[in-house]
Amino acid sequence: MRLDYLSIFPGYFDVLGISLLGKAAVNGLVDVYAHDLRDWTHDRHRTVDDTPCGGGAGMVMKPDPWGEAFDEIIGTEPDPSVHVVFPSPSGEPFTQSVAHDLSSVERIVFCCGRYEGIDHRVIDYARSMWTVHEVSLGDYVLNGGEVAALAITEAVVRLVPGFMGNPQSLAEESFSAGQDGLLEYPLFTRPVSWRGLDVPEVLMSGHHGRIAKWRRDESIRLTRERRPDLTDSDVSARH
Ligand SMILES: N#Cc1c(-c2ccc3ccn(Cc4ccccn4)c3c2)n[nH]c1N
Repeated sequence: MRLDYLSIFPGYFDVLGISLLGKAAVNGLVDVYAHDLRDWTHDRHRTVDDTPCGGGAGMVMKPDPWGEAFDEIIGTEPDPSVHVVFPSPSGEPFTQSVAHDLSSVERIVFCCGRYEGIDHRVIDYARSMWTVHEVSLGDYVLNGGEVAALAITEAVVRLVPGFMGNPQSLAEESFSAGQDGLLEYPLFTRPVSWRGLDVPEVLMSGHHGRIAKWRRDESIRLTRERRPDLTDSDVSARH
């Protein structure tokens, strides 16, 4: 998998050389390339923004640098196998399902906007050429797309076959398909007693059926308490 990042702050992506992602890069599972959008400007100030047409606050990212960067980094021929991700507060929700879909893709280009956003024609052009995902991390406002791109990267790459040492751990996580859309149950490890707090006895019983039931019940309880939006009537009935 090749990952490209276009940003006026390419240094954000130096962190991708650390930890598991660094190991994946070493193992050849992912190749990471960060690009400074300003390298495709031609004025003395390396300008990437301008005032919004129609007025309004803030600045908008000019289309020209993006187009020239696309030409050099991706190419000038349409190729739907290239997935271009635009993090945006007005994007579709980024979910585990989207992460799973992207984990089987060979090439992802992250376009990290700043200011009030990117000239919409850049997204329209990208849609005419590649497979585009305009996605939002959640209902809060960041200052740009870089942090979102890092979060999306981690969610996607950890699902790439061969990346996680123990793929079974993926199957038991919150939001993974195997959990019926339920939140993960509480986790415990040794010591059994810690500052007057004990591991639930059932988890030390060695009775796998009771342990499985306790975990399921806890997942249902937590999901109903914290994320009623994840429990539809059918799921509730089953639980
Ligand atoms: N994903 C995601 C995001 C973003 C996000 C993503 C890209 C950009 C490019 C510029 N800004 C600043 C900005 C502020 C105000 C209105 C528009 N834009 C971004 C914010 N905010 N919250 C999320 N869940």
